[in-house]
Amino acid sequence: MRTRKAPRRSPKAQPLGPVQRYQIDGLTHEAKGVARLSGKVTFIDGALPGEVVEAQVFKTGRRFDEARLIHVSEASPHRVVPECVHFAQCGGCSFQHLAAPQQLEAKQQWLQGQLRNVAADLDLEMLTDQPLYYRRRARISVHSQKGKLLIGFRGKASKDIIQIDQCLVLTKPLQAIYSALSDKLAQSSLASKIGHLELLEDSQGCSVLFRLTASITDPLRNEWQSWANDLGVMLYWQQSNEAKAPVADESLRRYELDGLTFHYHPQDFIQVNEALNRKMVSQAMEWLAPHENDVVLDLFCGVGNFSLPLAKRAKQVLGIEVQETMVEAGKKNAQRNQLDKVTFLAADLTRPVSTDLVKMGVTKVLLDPPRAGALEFLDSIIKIKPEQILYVSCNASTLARDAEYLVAKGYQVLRVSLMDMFPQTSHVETMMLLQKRSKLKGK
Ligand SMILES: C[S@@+](CC[C@H](N)C(=O)[O-])C[C@H]1O[C@@H](n2cnc3c(N)ncnc32)[C@H](O)[C@@H]1O
Ligand code: SF4
Repeated sequence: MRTRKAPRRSPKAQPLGPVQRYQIDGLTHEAKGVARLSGKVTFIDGALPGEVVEAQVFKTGRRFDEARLIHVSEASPHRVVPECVHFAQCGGCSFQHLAAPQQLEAKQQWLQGQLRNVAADLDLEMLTDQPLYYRRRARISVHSQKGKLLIGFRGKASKDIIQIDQCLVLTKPLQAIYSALSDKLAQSSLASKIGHLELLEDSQGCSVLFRLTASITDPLRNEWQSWANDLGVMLYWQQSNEAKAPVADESLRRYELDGLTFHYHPQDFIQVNEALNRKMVSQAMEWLAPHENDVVLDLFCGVGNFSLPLAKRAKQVLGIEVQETMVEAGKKNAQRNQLDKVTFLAADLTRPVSTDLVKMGVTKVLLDPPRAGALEFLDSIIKIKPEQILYVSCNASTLARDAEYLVAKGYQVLRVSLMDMFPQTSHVETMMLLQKRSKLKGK
């Protein structure tokens, strides 16, 4: 029996050969330069197309090698100095060494490649906003050992925590909180009692959620509460045995969109880029164009980010989401916004749902699944024969797979948009509009 060696993952892996010269002729979607030496592909993190670099192989495999960049001998005209001083070590961003237009071009080419079987003839539309200061939510790792505190993000291709002093993709208010928080934690025994913390900014201002790994005394909690009061920050505490921090209704978070207010628990999913989310929801309403005769399904609906705007326009909307607490939040959000045409259902969309969706007379479906996509639910969608499907995706590979399935079952891709929800990173968000083919032919 043939056995496969486990890949060597450590970034600190020893070099496996001499420093060599490479001509870079491609770029992966994870921002690795692609070179070919004696016919074998080598990936070099940090190298850009058109460059000549010196690099040293640290991982070798049957199909490709990976090399560490040592020196850029001939730089690309699109190479820029990264704005963030932590870029070389931090795993949060991959593209800060490439000028913004070329970052977008690289993402565009990659997305086009992924969607070549379903949308080869279509021009990609683009939805963009500012390249920095966009993250309204972040999880920060904290590690304290023998009096030494590390606070920051995981490293590039490693699980090590990299000490971060300032993160430029966070919104400016969150950067200020992060800085004050780092100073305070460095002086506090709380650091040894938390595994991580979460920063959040929305219409209510900034908040910090501490995920405790041990119990803390009342005086320590009070000390942090007064720190938070001074800064106008809301604090949440999650014990290690709690799935979610207990939060009273009046302490729920809120964000505004399309003239609506969305309440949510600080650990519920929300889109991290507020400006892009506004543009994305607005584009979804424009593309799907729900009107007074439409019955719309919003699958993987969260707390109603799309369901509520849909309910302002359509005859009826049903939002489906696996997390019951978010379904409850969706229902309350509908009431608070006086929207009576929307209902919510808790269901796992990896299986058919118990409600008879065919009987509802659904005309349009919006779906926004997690990275795994929605393959298991596609037959249920096809059965209800919606005229249009609007697919919002955070993973172009599963989107391509699912779109190919829908196309084989009688849908045609009409429009695709790359939404740059996470500038500087390798992540790509996509919106795709599909139309039932018989409708296109006017049958
Ligand atoms: C990418 S988020 C989108 C949420 C929402 N559309 C929004 O814009 O805020 C995906 C959502 O799918 C939900 N989800 C994950 N797996 C699911 C499943 N198997 N069935 C139903 N919902 C699921 C998650 O809880 C999450 O709220
Ligand atoms: S995630 Fe923040 S700290 Fe890390 S490289 Fe990006 S901007 Fe810098």
